[in-house]
Amino acid sequence: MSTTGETGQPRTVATLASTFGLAFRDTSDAGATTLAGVSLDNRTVSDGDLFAALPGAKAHGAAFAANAVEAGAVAVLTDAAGAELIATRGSAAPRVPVLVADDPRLILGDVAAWVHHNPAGSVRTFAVTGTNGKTTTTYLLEEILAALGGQTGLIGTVELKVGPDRTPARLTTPEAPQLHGLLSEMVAADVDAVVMEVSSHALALHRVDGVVFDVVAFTNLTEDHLDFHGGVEHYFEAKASLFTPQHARRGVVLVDDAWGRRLAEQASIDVVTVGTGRAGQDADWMIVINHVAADHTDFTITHTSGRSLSTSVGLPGRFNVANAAVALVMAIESGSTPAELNHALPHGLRALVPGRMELVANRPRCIVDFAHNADALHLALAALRPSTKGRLFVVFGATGERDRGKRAVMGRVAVENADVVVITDDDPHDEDPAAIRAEVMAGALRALPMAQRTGRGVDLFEVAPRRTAIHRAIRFAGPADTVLIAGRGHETLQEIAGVEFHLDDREEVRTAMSERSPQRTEEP
Ligand SMILES: CC(=O)N[C@H]1[C@@H](OP(=O)(O)OP(=O)(O)OC[C@H]2O[C@@H](n3ccc(=O)[nH]c3=O)[C@H](O)[C@@H]2O)O[C@H](CO)[C@@H](O)[C@@H]1O[C@H](C)C(=O)N[C@@H](C)C(=O)N[C@H](CCC(=O)O)C(=O)O
Ligand SMILES: Nc1ncnc2c1ncn2[C@@H]1O[C@H](COP(=O)(O)OP(=O)(O)OP(=O)(O)O)[C@@H](O)[C@H]1O
Repeated sequence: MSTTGETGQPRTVATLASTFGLAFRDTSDAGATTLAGVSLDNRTVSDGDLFAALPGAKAHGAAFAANAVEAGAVAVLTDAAGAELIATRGSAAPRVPVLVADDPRLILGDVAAWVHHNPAGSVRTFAVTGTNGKTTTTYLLEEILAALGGQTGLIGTVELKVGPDRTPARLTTPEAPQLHGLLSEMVAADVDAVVMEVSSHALALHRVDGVVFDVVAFTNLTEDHLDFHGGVEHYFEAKASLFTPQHARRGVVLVDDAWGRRLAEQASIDVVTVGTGRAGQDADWMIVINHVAADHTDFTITHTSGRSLSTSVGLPGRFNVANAAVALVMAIESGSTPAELNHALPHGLRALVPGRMELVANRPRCIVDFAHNADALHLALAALRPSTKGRLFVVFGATGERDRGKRAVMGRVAVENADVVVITDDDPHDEDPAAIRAEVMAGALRALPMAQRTGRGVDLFEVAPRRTAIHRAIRFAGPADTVLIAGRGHETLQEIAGVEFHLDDREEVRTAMSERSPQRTEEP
């Protein structure tokens, strides 16, 4: 059903019910009330909102309907079980209309878009999905769109940006009510183009329903979040659902992995492919790296038609050239020419992506990155090796209560790719931090003899807490060394035994650098 485009109708409770064919039990004669917005949680309800009371893993939203009405909700959208729950409250039941749908989540995106007068139709919309690279690619695309002129918006893991205003994000992709509310704010703030990250959770949970993106992109897929999706095929299908007319007009697919190639074949929208030619795979746009410098990489993308664009990216690593190429091709797919892009970006792409290969200090070069699994740790270290004149340090830990299998592998990868390995804590959550470190250390120790046999001396340390590990590594490093602090990126809260502590790796690097004596080096 496409109900989002009817902009002329009043957004009252009664028209909502008739537009979406919802059973409508009006207990208060309030059908004529105009809806101001939609909220999924009583704690975020504003005056005039529709409260969407959905069943959850822990509770049914209908249990909070009375609180939502107290906070200003003028109607409730729920399922049969929710309506039942509300009715059993008798005289304590909220006295507002209760609209009942078979599965409210399936219509929530369209409902939120309708209430907000379909804001996605008034801005250019771009979305990026993939296991890794979403945040980075969205920042690079935002930089491109801003350079081309106009106000931009950004929605993703790190923050929500409406023009110049920024707020920290809670989810990678907000729930549909918040998403359409944000898009509506963006339209009011004269934002021309919005770039967002779309997680596989969001696609499976219909969070981006009601938006048909102008251009969507896929970066890559590695095994992750399989607990939620119940298998890699389901995980892939969730991501692939973005490349259908329900969600997008045009797609850009990085075909460096087999999942990308499969997606390009099965997508039911127009798709252009981007690739480095790895494993002999052709793509519509081929990426060639021309030169790797200490602070940027020069590269060219060439289309099969002969059109090409030569530019550079300031983030280290081949994977960031791929992210930059995807962002550039997304801009081209939305109508810009390579010549316009070259003109708008005379110094290439220089976006700072918070906590993603973020250069925080020099001499020693200190980089904070979000790599929190073995693959990403390997890629990040490999990216830094060519531009490291001295030794390559890595400070990292493994997250508690998540995928224990990856801990020893991360330890091995660190020893195989770094010269000084400092194992510390990440977010232990409710697990014993020392036990997590021991599992990482076991993998590191197993890899040590092989590293030594190949003539590489690797120094291996266990230091906790994390703050101390960062400070010691920086004190021990020489001016020509690189220190990679991996795993937490932009995050500022560390959870230990159920208690959250403020910890920002970038702040610690700056403090450690300010306390560092240039001559002194000591062991971590
Ligand atoms: C697995 C999952 O996605 N869970 C989402 C789900 O939670 P739930 O089913 O447990 O909800 P619940 O606590 O049982 O509550 C039921 C309903 O009552 C409402 N409620 C609940 C309590 C209350 O006091 N008042 C109230 O109104 C809730 O808003 C909810 O609508 O519904 C909630 C409300 O919409 C979401 O906030 C919540 O996301 C949680 C916070 C979450 O962490 N999700 C993660 C896994 C996620 O979505 N991550 C992806 C990125 C993954 C990645 O790539 O790393 C993302 O896009 O962020
Ligand atoms: N194209 C890529 N391929 C592989 N790894 C990448 C790529 N881009 C970034 N990475 C690595 O993955 C980490 C996370 O990158 P980024 O935040 O951009 O991805 P994401 O998809 O948004 O991940 P998340 O949802 O966990 O934030 C980076 O810190 C980097 O180490």
